[in-house]
Amino acid sequence: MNIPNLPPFQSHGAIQPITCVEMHTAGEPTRIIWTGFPNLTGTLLEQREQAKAKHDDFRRLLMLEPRGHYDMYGAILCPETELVDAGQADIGVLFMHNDGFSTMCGHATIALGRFLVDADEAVFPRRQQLERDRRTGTTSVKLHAPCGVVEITVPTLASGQSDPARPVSFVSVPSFATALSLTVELPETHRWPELQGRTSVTADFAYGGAYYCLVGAAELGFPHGLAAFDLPSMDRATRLLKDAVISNPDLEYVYADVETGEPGFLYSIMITDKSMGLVKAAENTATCRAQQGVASEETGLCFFANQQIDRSPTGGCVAARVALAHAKGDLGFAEKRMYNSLVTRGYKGVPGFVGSAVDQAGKKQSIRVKVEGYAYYTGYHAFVLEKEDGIGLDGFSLKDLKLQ
Ligand SMILES: O=C(O)[C@H]1NCC[C@@H]1O
Repeated sequence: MNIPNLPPFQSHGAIQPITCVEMHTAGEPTRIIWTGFPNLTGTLLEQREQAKAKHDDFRRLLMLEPRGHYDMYGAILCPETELVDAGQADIGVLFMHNDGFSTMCGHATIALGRFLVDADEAVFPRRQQLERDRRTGTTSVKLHAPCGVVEITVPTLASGQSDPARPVSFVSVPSFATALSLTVELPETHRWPELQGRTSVTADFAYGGAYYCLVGAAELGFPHGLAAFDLPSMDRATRLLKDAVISNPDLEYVYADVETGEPGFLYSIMITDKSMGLVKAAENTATCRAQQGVASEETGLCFFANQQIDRSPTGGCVAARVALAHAKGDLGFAEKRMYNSLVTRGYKGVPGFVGSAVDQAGKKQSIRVKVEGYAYYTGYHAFVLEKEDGIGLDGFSLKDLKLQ
């Protein structure tokens, strides 16, 4: 892929132009940093620590306003990591959002699959070594994410470029449920009006590269489900529920760090709704074509990081939801389920993600999950910072501004 000539302006301030390729996956943006992010060194997790400790201003500049927005998402390429050196991965990546750096991101993985197949060696040094299967017309990319290696399969044209007409798929890191139908007690300070006096909710917890709490819309107090979504009220309910979970030491086990067993990080609350059903085949939309071979459907609304809303069906959470359904005996191996977001239900030309259990993954009754979805390019950016700009090397969220 050739990035077009940069526009004729210069960065007179603290940064060189930062060039980015912009994509969306089911409506969720991925801002892929092409050049201009400070150099990171060491293992992938060391690079993530450096990014957090020394360059968080770059994350804020690229994710928040005025160059981004509250719900922006980004990916930083890390060409050298310990697993790339060991031949176990082709390239590394760090994911970033409105609140920091995450461990896994399915929608960005789908976008990166296409981007990495299309990129040149200057940005992806091992690009020429990717394995191409001429029979299936696909190219494989092993992506080293903070949660582990994710195997991506990218449909490829005879020219070698990615094929936007067929879905990208990835196989998750081992995914598993940590609690089924758990009663979460809500202290008085953590209740919301739609509960109508209830003092607890029942939720499931599962891991798909990051930890998710899964709770039905009706269980949260929204009996008409996601068809009647109410973002401010659902934001309040999920914020309070997340806080009730993470402030209860008895619940630390449901999101314990996968490596150390120490208290980990609960990334998101996913509101689920199983009542909406598949799109009718007679519509012949992209969504119903993607549904072929799919037996069931769920819709979800994901609040993650600092109450950021995912426009996509949340690929990492699809892995967690398939592992959960498998643990409940509700989804067998190779059975396909369609996972929709509000956007994929709203735009029937934008299919949801299809999830299926691939095989057993060893420890903790975990399984590997295949997630399929479509991503598209939306454009390029070259960001600059003028030295006169009072916001400087930073970014802001209007709703988090504090006035003195
Ligand atoms: O698809 C995913 O897994 C991601 N989308 C935004 C939040 C999650 O990281």
